[in-house]
Amino acid sequence: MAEPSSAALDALRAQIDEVDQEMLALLQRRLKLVGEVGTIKHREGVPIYAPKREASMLAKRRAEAEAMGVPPQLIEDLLRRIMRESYVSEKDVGFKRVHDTLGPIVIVGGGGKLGGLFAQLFTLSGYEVRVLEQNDWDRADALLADAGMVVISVPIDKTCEVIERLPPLPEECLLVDLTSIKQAPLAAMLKAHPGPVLGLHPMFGPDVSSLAKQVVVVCHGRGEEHYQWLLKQIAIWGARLHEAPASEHDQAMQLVQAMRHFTAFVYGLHLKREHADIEQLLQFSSPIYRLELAMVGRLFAQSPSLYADIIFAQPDALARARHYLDRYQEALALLEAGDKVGFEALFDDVAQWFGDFAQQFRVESANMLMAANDSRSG
Ligand SMILES: O=C(O)C(=O)C[C@]1(C(=O)O)C=C[C@@H](O)C=C1
Repeated sequence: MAEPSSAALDALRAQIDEVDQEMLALLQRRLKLVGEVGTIKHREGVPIYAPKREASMLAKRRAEAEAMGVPPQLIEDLLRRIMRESYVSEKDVGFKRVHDTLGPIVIVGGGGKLGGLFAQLFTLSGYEVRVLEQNDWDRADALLADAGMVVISVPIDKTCEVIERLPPLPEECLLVDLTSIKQAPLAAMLKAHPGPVLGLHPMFGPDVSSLAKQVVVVCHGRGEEHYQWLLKQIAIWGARLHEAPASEHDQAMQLVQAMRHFTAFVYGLHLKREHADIEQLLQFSSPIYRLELAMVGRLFAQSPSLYADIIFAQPDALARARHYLDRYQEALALLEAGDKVGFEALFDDVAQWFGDFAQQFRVESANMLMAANDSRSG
């Protein structure tokens, strides 16, 4: 059905078109300036993400917007979206190479998605990158002979095996892994190589458009002075580094990864067994349920072995999953008993425990829901 229109509406819409075109021209001008910033950052080795500059710029624009009667959140939303574009354009210019004399970087598993992303970032930073894949082991000695750094980026259950399989590396060579558990790979690397060793866990998937604002967990191994350059390089790519002991990291991952993915898996399984009609759920879904479906559904668009690997890699996650079942049963018992008062008391107890975070998450999720709604059409 055609949308209603009138001469008065058409006249105003024509003016709106003009304003939007002016905005386009301004965006074009801004993107060009950002391109120039990218060139300077590339030359001088300045990180693509500048949080202090962003915060002061956003504060000024918000104040100016308020004075002009424009909602401050509007300009903040627009600028944040525009800056996402800046990160990509600055990334494509390339990055300063921090370590001038490093030998070739060999990425074991560099043909995979995450390994490929790191291969791209190192290449954009001017390093020579070689990939060692499953079928290349007969050439491993030649590929690794003059390596300045070896990066292990293979499935979790293969990581230790691959580390043990490495031929002796040059003494000064830095050995790094990108696995999402840290204790076992770090121990295996320290055992296999007497030189510098570092454990990293990029807390993002390979589909990110840039590393701006992404977190990389750093678990120190050996010879910190030999890998400071790498930490600086990653910061130039825009990521935030979070240092933690491997044990603390693995403990946190039981909830952040293993339990998160496991509960999403069970919910997906439940939908299937209940013969849920996804089309129909989408028609009826509230914004938050849409987000829930997206969160669960995206799991099943990816490889089963990736998730099995993450969930099964941590034996302690089993205990967590059992505890979860206990809590489900505890809450279910209240439901079965029709004990609304008991339910509310328990709810309150958890709310107290969340404290100020509950409000913070409410605000954060409201923004996400608005963004999710904006991206809908039809
Ligand atoms: O000012 C910079 O350093 C930029 O790179 C430009 C810009 C922007 O688009 O305004 C982009 C990224 C930074 O985090 C801050 C600001």
